[in-house]
Amino acid sequence: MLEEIASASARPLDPGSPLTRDTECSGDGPGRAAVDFPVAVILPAGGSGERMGLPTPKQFCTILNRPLISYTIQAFERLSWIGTVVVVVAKENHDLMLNIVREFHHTKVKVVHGGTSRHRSVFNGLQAFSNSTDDSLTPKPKVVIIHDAVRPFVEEDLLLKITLAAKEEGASGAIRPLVSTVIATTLEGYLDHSLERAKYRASEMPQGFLYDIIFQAYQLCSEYDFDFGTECLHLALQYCGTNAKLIEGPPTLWKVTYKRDLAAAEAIIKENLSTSACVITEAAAEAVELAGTLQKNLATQGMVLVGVSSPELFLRLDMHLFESSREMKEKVKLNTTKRSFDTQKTDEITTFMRLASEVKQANVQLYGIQIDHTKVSELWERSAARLADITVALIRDRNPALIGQLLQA
Ligand SMILES: Nc1ccn([C@@H]2O[C@H](COP(=O)(O)OP(=O)(O)OP(=O)(O)O)[C@@H](O)[C@H]2O)c(=O)n1
Ligand SMILES: O=C(CO)[C@H](O)[C@H](O)COP(=O)(O)O
Repeated sequence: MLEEIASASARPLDPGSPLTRDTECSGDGPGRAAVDFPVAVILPAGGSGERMGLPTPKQFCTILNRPLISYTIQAFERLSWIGTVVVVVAKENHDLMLNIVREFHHTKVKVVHGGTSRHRSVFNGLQAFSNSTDDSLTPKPKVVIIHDAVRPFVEEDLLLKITLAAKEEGASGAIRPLVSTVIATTLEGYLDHSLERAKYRASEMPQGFLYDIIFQAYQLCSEYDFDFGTECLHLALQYCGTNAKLIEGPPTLWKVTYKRDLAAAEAIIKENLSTSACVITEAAAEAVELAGTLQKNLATQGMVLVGVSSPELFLRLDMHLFESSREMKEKVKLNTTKRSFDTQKTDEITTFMRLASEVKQANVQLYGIQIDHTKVSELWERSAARLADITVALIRDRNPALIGQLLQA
């Protein structure tokens, strides 16, 4: 008997943090209890990405059909203890940003215009908050987190540490060990001196501040600071005497700066989005058994099956499925069904391809995998293992060229 499996995976419309494997923090996770004061975020996104060398500023470059900045916003927005997310963009990108907010259903974002330097953009972001009770303005938070829009990989545990340290100490920032030694050069291009690498750290983002401290620091700082400064923590120290608490963060905090960083970001997003799947199968015994075997096989490859449901859902691969995939947050879905397609009948294949192309509009990627049903357990297990391999590859690679194709396990 020939049975066919169709699988569908939704693109990351609601990826949560593209890094996290723990979706629990997206609701009332540990942060809700620990943070009982208002926290807001400023994402400076007003740069032009000169070092990236692309016509589109890097924060708007798309990875798996979603702009980089949307991943970063989502990493904050999903946390219930985070309030407003102020996104600072160049004036000419205002409408583009509003479209992104609409398309990706961001709910906490307020868009403001940037300045000619990062510091000026951050200051504009700070001014989006107000002491006044005027409803049209966003009330100032107790703590404000500043985070580059081009650092999409930030996890709740680090954000919590940064936020709580900022509340206690006035300022806090993420650091990483230096990769290369920092040296000073002479005007003639010779070595002047080198710094002892072990004593220094790279300053990364996120950084957190008591709002009043960082706002005051920006009000007091010089034009030189505004134009050439690169360190918010320095402003808090120099103008408010606040020594930031430094917290070591993970290597994934790095800032997307060069073209190669986009490829690296895509690889991380794919890998971390593709850790779970949902099987949709008929109630028939073989189909349920197949789902069970697939579940075990995927588990050995680090993937989790999060549900088995009825083929009706598969047969209604429409906005309903699209919506249910959103509910599942960053879970990538694999839908399998025992619904038969006779490969000899081209009309069925054509129907399948047409369905795949229709649901693609709803951001569901539908692939078909055929598996020979046999009672010889050794053969069946081998096919099931191949099915798992193909499934994992389809979900991880999200290769649009394979959409609507029938593969053989
Ligand atoms: N006038 C500016 C300059 C930078 N940024 C933002 O600050 C963050 C970190 O800056 P960087 O990585 O240097 O971005 P760009 O300035 O765009 O890059 P480049 O230096 O290569 O031009 C980015 O999210 C960038 O959009 C900003 O809001 N306003
Ligand atoms: O790393 C940082 C903090 O220390 C910031 O990301 C940095 O200030 C951005 O600066 P630049 O725009 O010059 O890359």
